[in-house]
Amino acid sequence: MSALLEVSGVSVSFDGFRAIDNLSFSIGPAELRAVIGPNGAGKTTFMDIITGKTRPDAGEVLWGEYSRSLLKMNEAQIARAGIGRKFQRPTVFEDQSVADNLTMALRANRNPFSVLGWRASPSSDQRVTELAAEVGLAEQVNRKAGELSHGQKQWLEIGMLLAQEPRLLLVDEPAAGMTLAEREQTTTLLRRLAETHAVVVVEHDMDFVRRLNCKVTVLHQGSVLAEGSLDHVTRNPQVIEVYLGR
Ligand SMILES: Nc1ncnc2c1ncn2[C@@H]1O[C@H](COP(=O)(O)OP(=O)(O)OP(=O)(O)O)[C@@H](O)[C@H]1O
Repeated sequence: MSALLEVSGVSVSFDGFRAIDNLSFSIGPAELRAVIGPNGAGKTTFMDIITGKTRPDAGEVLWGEYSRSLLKMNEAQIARAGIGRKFQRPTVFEDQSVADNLTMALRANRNPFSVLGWRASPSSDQRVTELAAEVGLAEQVNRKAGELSHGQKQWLEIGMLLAQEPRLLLVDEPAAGMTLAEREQTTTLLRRLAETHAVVVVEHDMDFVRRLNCKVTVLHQGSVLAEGSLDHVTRNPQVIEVYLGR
């Protein structure tokens, strides 16, 4: 299967410091990938490059069947092309219901010129119900987001991301602050999403990564240090030295 996202030989320096160093990475259209690595390895900068927040000094980032260069697009164009990012801290509207949060996310997905005249329609209500069910919040649709548990807020935010119909989801440390039960449900959710989306999960929690049961990319000093199954990368002496043996 050909790649959905192909990053080749990308480098970026900040004031002479190479945060990303000749990094190559690719992911298929229905694939789950964990990205791990020590603090400062370049994980956030890597995602910033994909989403257009940071411009690399060298390399190429190609997207989709027609291998369009993401480097020629701005952040909004990249988001519209189908790349969604979820940051670690949930940013849901606490005073609004789950349904209202999802409705707002659907609305944000519309053509900016149609937003002003936008009204919730039966089809958008239907989509809100589907999205809530998809992220395990069917029973919570009428509750205020502020009343949800931390894990439920994270799922709501994933639902809001899905409202934008992304093909690639970048998810930053989803397990942080979650209970064990929430982590298990999050694993199930991410694995299910990866049946129809590309999903990149940046995560420090190795138990969580093990549960994801997917290919793992280890970053170190802005490059790929190792790639493969978790068992494969955790046996790598360099990975043990720079990351696991800390
Ligand atoms: N805008 C910037 N200006 C200068 N240096 C930066 C900038 N952004 C990142 N860096 C540096 O680049 C390196 C990679 O940072 P990055 O945040 O991508 O790592 P990370 O793997 O996400 O780390 P963590 O796990 O701690 O979040 C770090 O040394 C960081 O200090």
